[in-house]
Amino acid sequence: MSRPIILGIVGDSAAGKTTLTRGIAQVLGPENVTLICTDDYHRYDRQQRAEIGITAIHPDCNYLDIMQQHLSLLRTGQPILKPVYSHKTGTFEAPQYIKPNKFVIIEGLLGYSTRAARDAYDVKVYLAPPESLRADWKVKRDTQKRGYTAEQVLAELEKREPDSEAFIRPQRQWSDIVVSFYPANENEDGSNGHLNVRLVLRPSIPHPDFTQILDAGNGNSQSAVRLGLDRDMGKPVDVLEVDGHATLEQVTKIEHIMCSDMPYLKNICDREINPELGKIAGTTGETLQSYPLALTQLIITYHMLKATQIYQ
Ligand SMILES: Nc1ncnc2c1ncn2[C@@H]1O[C@H](COP(=O)(O)OP(=O)(O)O)[C@@H](O)[C@H]1O
Ligand SMILES: O=C(COP(=O)(O)O)[C@H](O)[C@H](O)COP(=O)(O)O
Repeated sequence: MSRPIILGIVGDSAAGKTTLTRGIAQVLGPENVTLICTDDYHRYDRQQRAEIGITAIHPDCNYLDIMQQHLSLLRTGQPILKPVYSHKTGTFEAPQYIKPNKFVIIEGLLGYSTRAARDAYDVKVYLAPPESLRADWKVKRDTQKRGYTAEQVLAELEKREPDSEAFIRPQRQWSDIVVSFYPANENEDGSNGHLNVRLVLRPSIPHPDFTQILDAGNGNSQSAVRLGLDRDMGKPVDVLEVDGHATLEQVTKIEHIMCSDMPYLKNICDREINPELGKIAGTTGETLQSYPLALTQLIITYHMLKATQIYQ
């Protein structure tokens, strides 16, 4: 059976969805990827939300039924007429006719909130940075790119907190991979490219065999690359942690575990061919490079390519 492979990237506002998605899309080849942001399924524009007093992250503020219908259509390779919400103006624009490419990446706030929507994905990722880091990212981005003041962003975050708790964070349980970038020490503000990453790998999809990391003598609590067992929302999981100061040699070792298992990934592992991996658009126009981000993007790409072996 040939059909598009669907990746979900879900998380709260400014959790890093766009940043994570960019590198994956680049590696899969922009011509092979259809990118969809579920913000387009907002029911109300910016002014209406303010008048009604509803937050953008409340399910009632989104046409989740239509989002779900569109996901099912895309999964079977059919086109959709997608609404368009502009973050620049806070209003809706003319809808877009979209035919799915080989890979479809759906990023947004409430992508896993209904059972039928969840069933549409091949790989489900949930982004969960510490809330203080997310607030920092959101203030920087929304003041620089979306025309808000810092006070407005902080007030909005406070207003949204009950909805984040009720509707966004529970979606973590449905993901195959939980991605959390975090500063090595609490005083760091996350504006540099040296954040660590903690990847929760649920047994809901078969992950590469990272136990070789342990065999190679890495993986202990002192190492910049650590593999362990834990529980997440009560369920047993593997946890892979990569520090921002991990060396190229350590990172390459993990890449090889994946690349030896997947011929197509061999090209991707070549950094010179894929400079987009691990790139972060800093909020003041600079570009940063992060090994933990590059590895996270590579693991997700690995799963997308595995899925093509089954369905394409
Ligand atoms: N892994 C990361 N490391 C450092 N900064 C990041 C990372 N991910 C996101 N950011 C910062 O946070 C901001 C918000 O991220 P973005 O990807 O736009 O979030 P979302 O799409 O979830 O709203 C970005 O402008 C970027 O500066
Ligand atoms: O929470 C988000 C999602 O965006 P993201 O996940 O990219 O942060 C936005 O605030 C709403 O979509 C409304 O948009 P706006 O605030 O521009 O009206």
